[in-house]
Amino acid sequence: MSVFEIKHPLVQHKISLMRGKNMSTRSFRQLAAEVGCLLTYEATKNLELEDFQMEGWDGQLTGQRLVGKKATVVPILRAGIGMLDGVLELMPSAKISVVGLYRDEETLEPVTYFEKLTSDISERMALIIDPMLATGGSMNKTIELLKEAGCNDIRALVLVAAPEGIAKVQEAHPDVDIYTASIDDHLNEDGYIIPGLGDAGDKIFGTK
Ligand SMILES: O=P(O)(O)OC[C@H]1O[C@H](OP(=O)(O)OP(=O)(O)O)[C@H](O)[C@@H]1O
Ligand SMILES: O=c1cc[nH]c(=O)[nH]1
Ligand SMILES: [Mg+2]
Repeated sequence: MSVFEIKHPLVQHKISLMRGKNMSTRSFRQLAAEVGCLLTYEATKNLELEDFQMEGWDGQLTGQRLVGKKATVVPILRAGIGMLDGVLELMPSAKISVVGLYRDEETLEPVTYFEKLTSDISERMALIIDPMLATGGSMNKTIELLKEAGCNDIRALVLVAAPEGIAKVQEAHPDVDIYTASIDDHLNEDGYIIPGLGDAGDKIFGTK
């Protein structure tokens, strides 16, 4: 498995803005979608293409089109919804498979409360989206649910990742690649990523 920390200047500029203390809900939400879009661009870089003959404005030409597996986007509720519009900008036809999880504030263990996956998920590449990879519990649980449903091409897109969470996913699921705008420093005693973004769900939904 590989971890890709996207160093593109636009990504670094936008993720730094998101770290600001006084971000409005509107700006945070917009940036989450924009960085989600840029991570999608990176995570789909190796999709397979085939040549095909087509009629152009000046006659026949050889075009290229995507072949192979189609995609399903998997937002982890709630915060993953904040990246969804940005991902769909690039993949407007993708099916959406929703996983609802929250992290128990005491134990930091994931609690599943919703799961609705596309029926043909075993034939699709899954792009899991969640702004935060902290302890890795929520991501690992989601990957388990997808694998149990037969999915075997899984990529994780997170705005910010903690080294602890990356290690946990790598250990349990070495086949899953992670794309992130930033590998941050560490987790604090409450399981928050430092420097991180704060509580991404609350910032996207304006609930705090
Ligand atoms: O790596 P972990 O330690 O599992 O933590 C990361 C999870 O925590 C946050 O969700 P949260 O539980 O706050 O729920 P929310 O999206 O509904 O706000 C975040 O969006 C991830 O899903
Ligand atoms: O730093 C963190 C960790 C978990 N969930 C968040 O929203 N932020
Ligand atoms: Mg969550």
